[in-house]
Amino acid sequence: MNIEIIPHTLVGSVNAVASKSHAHRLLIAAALSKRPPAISIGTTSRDIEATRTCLQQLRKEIPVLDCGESGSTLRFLLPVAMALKERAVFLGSGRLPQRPISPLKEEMEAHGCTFINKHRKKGEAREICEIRGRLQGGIFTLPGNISSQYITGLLYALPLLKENSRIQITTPLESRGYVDLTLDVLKKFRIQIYTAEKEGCPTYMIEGRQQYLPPGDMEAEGDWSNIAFWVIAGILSRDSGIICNGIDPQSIQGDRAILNLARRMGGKVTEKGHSILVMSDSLRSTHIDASAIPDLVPILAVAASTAKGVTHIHNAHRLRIKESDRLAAMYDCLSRVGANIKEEPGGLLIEGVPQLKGGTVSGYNDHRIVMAMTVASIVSDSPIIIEGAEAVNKSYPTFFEDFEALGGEYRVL
Ligand SMILES: O=C(O)C1=C[C@@H](OP(=O)(O)O)[C@@H](O)[C@H](O)C1
Ligand SMILES: C=C(OP(=O)(O)O)C(=O)O
Repeated sequence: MNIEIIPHTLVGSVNAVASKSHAHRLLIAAALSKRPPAISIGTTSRDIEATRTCLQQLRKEIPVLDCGESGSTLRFLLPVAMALKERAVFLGSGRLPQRPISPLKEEMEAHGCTFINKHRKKGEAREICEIRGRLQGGIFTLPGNISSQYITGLLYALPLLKENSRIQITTPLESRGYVDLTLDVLKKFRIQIYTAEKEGCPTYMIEGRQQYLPPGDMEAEGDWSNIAFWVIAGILSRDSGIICNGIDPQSIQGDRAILNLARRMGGKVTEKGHSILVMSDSLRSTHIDASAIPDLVPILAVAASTAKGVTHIHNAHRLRIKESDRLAAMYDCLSRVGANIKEEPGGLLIEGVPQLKGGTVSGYNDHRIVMAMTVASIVSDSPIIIEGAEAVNKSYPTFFEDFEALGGEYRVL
């Protein structure tokens, strides 16, 4: 679906959708419980549904887990499936079969699993791997600078094994907020993990033979990663203001960092309970270390494109291994609509211009690129055409409904 976004400032209020990171974690923990609690997820998305369907497959003798385009589903369930089964097949589509799993694969191979890569096409999906052999506990070593999702997967799987285990992170841990979210959910399900830390590299100690014991029925939190698009829409809309409801300022989600970043860029942010009001007079540049907040980079790059001064986004190498190469994608999209942007190996350098010019961009089959470029229309003097806007379904199928409710205007071409 190609769409034309007609420039408008936005105003009004919007409710946060369910956090897919939290939803994945609750669904997996519930499925591993003897008496699974009910998990309520206000609004779902393609990735959340991928996890749900894969968990149903885990009831079969040889499960076939179609992870769709969800990196989290794949990397979380690889070790979980092999803690429970002798054999499993993993499928994926879009860019997922190319996204890295080798550090996790090598550790699983060292602990009883054999990977067979056939790369066969299965309808729309492609086989990523077939795995044979039960996962065994022991010492796992992983780098901290590729994906935290490997660690989350092991933290879920290892308590189920007979043996005790340890996960040693060999380089400073990036995306740490996501591991903290995992530990928080596991604690609520009474799984005990002990953490020690040296120079930014944690070690997790995990006893085997643990049981997932749910605290009762649970609800997925509002999503800070996706509300971030409306926070920046609010600051780009200047004094109109957007109210974002249903997000917890005390949440463990690392992307709640968007509020302080918005403030640093000149945003006026008022918090009241689980609501925030966002507006601004004028925007200024800032320096952004993206190592803990990779998913915020596309929308922060949009904010920077009309902020006074030069914004440097650094420590963002891992953006190249997401649903798209997000550094190349944001460089391409923002330069096409008139931003002054340079791409670096691990970051972006953006000098604010007074206004963007509009133009046609690819959505790179990446939800966060489509949503970021939609918000960029607020500061554009001509329409922005986005190709492949349906990519929003990955995490936020109602994104364009909310955009319209805030006064946004678009036309399907
Ligand atoms: O654990 C999670 O829920 C996620 C972890 C992050 O990935 P990395 O750990 O690969 O950075 C993030 O980008 C992704 O959207 C969700
Ligand atoms: C990178 C993302 O998700 P995943 O890794 O789960 O595909 C994302 O939602 O931006």
